Amino acid sequence: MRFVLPKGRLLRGSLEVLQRAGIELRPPGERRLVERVGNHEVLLARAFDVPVYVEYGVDVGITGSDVVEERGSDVLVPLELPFGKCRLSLAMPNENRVDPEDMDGYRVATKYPNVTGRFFEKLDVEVDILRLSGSIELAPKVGIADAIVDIVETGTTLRANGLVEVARVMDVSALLLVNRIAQKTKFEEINGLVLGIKEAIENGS
Ligand SMILES: Nc1ncnc2c1ncn2[C@@H]1O[C@H](COP(=O)(O)OP(=O)(O)OP(=O)(O)O)[C@@H](O)[C@H]1O
Ligand SMILES: O=P(O)(O)OC[C@H]1O[C@H](OP(=O)(O)OP(=O)(O)O)[C@H](O)[C@@H]1O
Repeated sequence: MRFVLPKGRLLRGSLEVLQRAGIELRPPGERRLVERVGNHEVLLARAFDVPVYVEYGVDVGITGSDVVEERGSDVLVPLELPFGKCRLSLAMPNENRVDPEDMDGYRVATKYPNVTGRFFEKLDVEVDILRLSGSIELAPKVGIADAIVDIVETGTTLRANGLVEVARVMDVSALLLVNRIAQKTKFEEINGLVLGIKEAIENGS
């Protein structure tokens, strides 16, 4: 099987969960992005690109549910994995805090324009979405946005930048992704993998 794993903070949890299910993978070293391990091949990609690789042919991938929601990829998601837990939240400076329903005309900075757009559409609130790639908390601090939608784990980054959480947009967890065609052509291998991971999670092994 070919696996595409996220190369950042989700890599260690991804390797661990696969190992607990009996699949011993070794990430490529020395700047290489592909490694063959026995019958398997491991590819390393950015978390945001993992769903694209799986949709276009890599058998199995792991990334965050935030990424899958944002990219809207056509992949199967047979399992939620027990790591990468955090949330996507709407936050703003404490002194200008308002309810999301009262944010008409506000500018919201985010790395998640699609998820953010859907969140405000449901509330029937029109906001201007400013797409950034990282350090999102900077935008309200320097006055180029009124609020942000970003990942919150411990809340340290929000607090350090004078922001408060106003609403939870979604809970986030790592997910196992499977290519639709591989699910049919490699049915036994994929099912074995999904069952193996499920058992490992349930047994806490
Ligand atoms: N505290 C956290 N901050 C950010 N992402 C987290 C956190 N905890 C879990 N995650 C998950 O990890 C994913 C991001 O991983 P990582 O930080 O490696 O990617 P990234 O910031 O998109 O990387 P880069 O832009 O450097 O490639 C998120 O999409 C989310 O699913
Ligand atoms: O609630 P906390 O525990 O503080 O974690 C959340 C922060 O961590 C992530 O940033 P990261 O370090 O990945 O940098 P980035 O903002 O440039 O993506 C995320 O984007 C938040 O900024």
